[in-house]
Amino acid sequence: MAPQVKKTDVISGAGKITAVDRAYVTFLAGNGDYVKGVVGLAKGLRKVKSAYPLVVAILPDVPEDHRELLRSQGCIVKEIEPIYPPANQIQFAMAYYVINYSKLRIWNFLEYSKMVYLDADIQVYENIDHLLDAPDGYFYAVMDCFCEKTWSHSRQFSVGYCQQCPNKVTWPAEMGPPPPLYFNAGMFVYEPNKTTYEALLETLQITPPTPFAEQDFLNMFFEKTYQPIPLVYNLVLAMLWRHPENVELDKVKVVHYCAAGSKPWRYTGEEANMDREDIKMLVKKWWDVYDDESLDFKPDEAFSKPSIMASMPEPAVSYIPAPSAA
Ligand SMILES: O=c1ccn([C@@H]2O[C@H](COP(=O)(O)OP(=O)(O)O)[C@@H](O)[C@H]2O)c(=O)[nH]1
Ligand SMILES: OC[C@H]1O[C@H](O[C@@H]2[C@@H](O)[C@H](O)[C@@H](O)[C@H](O)[C@@H]2O)[C@H](O)[C@@H](O)[C@H]1O
Ligand SMILES: [Mn+2]
Repeated sequence: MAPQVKKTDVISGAGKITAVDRAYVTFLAGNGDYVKGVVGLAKGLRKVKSAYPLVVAILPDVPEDHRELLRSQGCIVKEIEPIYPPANQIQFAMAYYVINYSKLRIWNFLEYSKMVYLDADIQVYENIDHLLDAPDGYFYAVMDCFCEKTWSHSRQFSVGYCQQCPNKVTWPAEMGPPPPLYFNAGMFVYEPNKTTYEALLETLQITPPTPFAEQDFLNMFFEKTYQPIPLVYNLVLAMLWRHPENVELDKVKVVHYCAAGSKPWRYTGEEANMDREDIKMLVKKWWDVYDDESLDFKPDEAFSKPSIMASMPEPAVSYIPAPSAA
């Protein structure tokens, strides 16, 4: 019997042991144009020389040609089964949000110890691999903003309160304690785990759906372990006009094209705020990566050492000799 090979460890650029069981992960549903977002993300992560692969959790309705396109860009394509919330009459903030509950399947990617989830409408412009070195046991994500009309259903919106400027309109005492810190679920650092996965699915089935679908659900589920991380890791575009005082655009590492009309592959510039110079610059920045053929995946490079490994000693591979067949 061949000797069993232990999972190889690599020495990260920081000289630390970096398990290879880490990756970025995104989610793709349907046969529409979000696939362009995933291709852009794959190329963006290559441009910033990330040491980790991009896994794409796809629903069964993603067509084979899109799957092939993603494989040709070096993505690891994993089909997942949809997850539906309990029967409901809820009015989701966007009707299609109902498909986003399927994101929860990524907690069952047990071949990975730690992952960074990124929406397909996100682009990474600076290396964020260090987020995978964050201490285990927490859910890391960036705080959201409650000021867009997508929040018009909420108590926050009704009183003009936003966690991004808690002193501007203080939370009315008669409404009890202010809501707990709330994250945008377009980007987060998490640990796949069977027990957590099963608890998520069990809890979901007894939790009435709410307008922001899985984002609300994840905020409720991880309330006690949520650790806010700086906005540079997930610039929700509305922050540019809602809380410009909180944004230093030249320091932003990750841009989330979630504002209405800001998806680069659908951009017309006609929706509210879409004619802003900073929006036009960010949309062009996205297209510059997407159109850059030098960033296309080259299979022969797949077996060369990624940049941070090039200058490192051979990975320590220890063999566990199999018991003698004799
Ligand atoms: O038709 C769709 C809608 C959504 N998504 C995925 O679900 C994520 C969340 O949806 P979206 O980003 O549109 O929500 P937003 O952040 O804009 O509220 C997307 O980024 C995609 O990864 C998808 O693949 N196909
Ligand atoms: O299914 C619910 C979605 O809710 C979130 O999007 C919203 C939220 O951020 C609002 O605060 C904004 O006002 C809005 O523009 C934005 O689209 C996540 O980005 C997305 O991944 C997904 O979880
Ligand atoms: Mn998004």
